[in-house]
Amino acid sequence: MTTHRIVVKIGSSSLTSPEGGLNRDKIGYFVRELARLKDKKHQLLFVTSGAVAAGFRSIGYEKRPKVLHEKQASAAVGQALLMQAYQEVFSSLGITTAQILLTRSDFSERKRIHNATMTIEELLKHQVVPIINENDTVSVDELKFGDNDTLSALVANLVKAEQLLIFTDTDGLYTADPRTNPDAKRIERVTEITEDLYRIAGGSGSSVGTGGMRSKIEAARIAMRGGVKVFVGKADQSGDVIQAAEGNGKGTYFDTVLHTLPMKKQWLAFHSQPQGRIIVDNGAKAALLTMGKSLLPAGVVEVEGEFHPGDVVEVIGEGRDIIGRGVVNYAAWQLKAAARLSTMEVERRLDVQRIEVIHRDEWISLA
Ligand SMILES: Nc1ncnc2c1ncn2[C@@H]1O[C@H](COP(=O)(O)OP(=O)(O)O)[C@@H](O)[C@H]1O
Ligand SMILES: N[C@@H](CCC(=O)OP(=O)(O)O)C(=O)O
Repeated sequence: MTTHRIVVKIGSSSLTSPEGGLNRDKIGYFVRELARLKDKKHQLLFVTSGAVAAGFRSIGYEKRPKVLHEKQASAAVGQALLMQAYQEVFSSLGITTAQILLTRSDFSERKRIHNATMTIEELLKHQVVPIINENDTVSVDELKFGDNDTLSALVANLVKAEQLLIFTDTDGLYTADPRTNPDAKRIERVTEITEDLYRIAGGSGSSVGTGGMRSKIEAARIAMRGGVKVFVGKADQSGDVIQAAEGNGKGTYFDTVLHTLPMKKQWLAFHSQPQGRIIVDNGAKAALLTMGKSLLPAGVVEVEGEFHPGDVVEVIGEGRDIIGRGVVNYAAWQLKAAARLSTMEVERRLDVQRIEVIHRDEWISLA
């Protein structure tokens, strides 16, 4: 077996008790499983939830709090407990661990995320297992990952992992929430994330988890776009984690034929804030999606929002379907005047720096 870089994410529901507090047996089980994965010479990054669930009882809350500062206080207590528990078991197996806490805004700042990446690379070089969680204390409500599924997908893209394994309390994605629909059937393999998948995936079924299957589908979408294969499922028997990495896990596999994305394109796809929308015709859509071409004014049908050259805009089809994002070379008012015009006409009538509305190098397909 060749060496792979693998990101493993474990949810609160798999690590803690429903009434709060860490479940030491489960922690011990997962750490031993991860150590076996590492024994196979895989490079391992571990994204763990469970800080809030681990800490809330110690503070005196009876159930998992809902108010932000109560959750943050619980996480501050629980994160230390979580690390202590992991370190105890990992070090008994001769493995050194490191704590990395990230927020969503870290990903959108080039320098910060570069530093985080360099740190992670250095740790991996020294066989240290990075244990990653959201930095709950400083996360602002509207910017929070909330669940760690999205965080794990962004980390997988960042380190250009081969696989992302998301372990939860259910053995995969079902046609409906299996907790409430006993007839639901497991979906074994997914090759495309569709609206239908989001529809069948419900919220969290446990008292400690937050994202449910919906956030795992979203994580799969992000990871797949970055060329990372995903597994979502369960591990509770010896060898289950290796089985999952080798394609025989108890869960759902999400395949992708796409390639890893350079950091600039990751930023465009997942962290940029579009300032407007450009609606394009079918010819332009095909040029962008299948021919790898730049967007020219002739294919622009409509322009929405106020944007300036250098801003990021979303490009959508005439059926309002999202096609992708890119850095625009026109101001909104210029593009309104240039829409549907031939390149020659635009050059004659308008004073634009570059003829391409969006250059192919500044573009990411998201269809
Ligand atoms: N279609 C579905 N298939 C499988 N599980 C689903 C589905 N819809 C909702 N769920 C729920 O998602 C839960 C797992 O998510 P969550 O509680 O957030 O776990 P974690 O803490 O591991 O992230 C399951 O317990 C299940 O009840
Ligand atoms: N950062 C938070 C994650 C919250 C959470 O519940 O996430 P998850 O179990 O992945 O749905 C924590 O450690 O408690």
